[in-house]
Amino acid sequence: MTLVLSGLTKAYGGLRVVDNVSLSIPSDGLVGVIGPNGAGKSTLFSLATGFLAADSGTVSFDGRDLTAVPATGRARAGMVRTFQVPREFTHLTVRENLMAAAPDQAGEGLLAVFFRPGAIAAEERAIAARADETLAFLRLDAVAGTPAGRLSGGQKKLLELGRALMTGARLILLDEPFAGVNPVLIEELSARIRDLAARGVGFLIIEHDLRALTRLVSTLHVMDRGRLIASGAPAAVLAEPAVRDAYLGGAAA
Ligand SMILES: Nc1ncnc2c1ncn2[C@@H]1O[C@H](COP(=O)(O)OP(=O)(O)OP(=O)(O)O)[C@@H](O)[C@H]1O
Repeated sequence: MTLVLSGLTKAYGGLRVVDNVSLSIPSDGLVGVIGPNGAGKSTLFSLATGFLAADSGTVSFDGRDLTAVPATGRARAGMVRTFQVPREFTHLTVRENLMAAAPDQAGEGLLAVFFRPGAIAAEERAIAARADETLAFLRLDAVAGTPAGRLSGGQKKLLELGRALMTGARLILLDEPFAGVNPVLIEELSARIRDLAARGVGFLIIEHDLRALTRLVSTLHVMDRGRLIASGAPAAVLAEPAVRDAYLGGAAA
């Protein structure tokens, strides 16, 4: 899994909210993106995953140029994002939410319902089995039958990760996974992310909780006013004067 973003730029009304950003995912697959509010982090994720079209720049994944490929195609290629506000189906149970996240199925075409009922049943069993594995892996089994809307903030973040895993994604872009999550669940979520990274799933993570993020990632990128102003090992990056200035400027603004 390799994501390479090259020269990505997006402007609104002449203001470049993402300005010539280039980065790639190293082989251990644990990368953080930080920056003051409004720095352009979420917009960068949308450009990478195809939710927004870039004005210029390229996105390649596993050596394939995806710049012109829409979000659904990029997800099919193995790259998905989560959002700051979880987008689960609140009335469906946790298990149903996981099953609904599985990618396009043979059974979705109407003709298949008539002509290939056996194939559909087999596929549904396979998806159910994957949902159960995912529930166990994320330690969500106890709430499998609970409507997702009734989960705690932290459990919703785990479910978001689960829904991303159900797509078969090999690179997951997490937008503020620790926001509103209690410290115990932050540890739980971090441990699951580490487990997945060890199995080859890559993560690009936007997070304001610097303490939790720097314990998790090996590489940190800092954005300020659309630009990448620092990249490297977390401790070294956080010690850079430009990074300190950006945060102080952001706090004062
Ligand atoms: N559709 C839009 N039209 C105009 N401006 C936009 C639009 N979307 C985002 N922006 C602006 O782009 C800038 C970057 O926003 P973005 O949400 O990417 O920042 P962020 O770093 O993710 O911020 P936060 O940490 O607060 O989530 C902000 O100034 C925002 O107001």
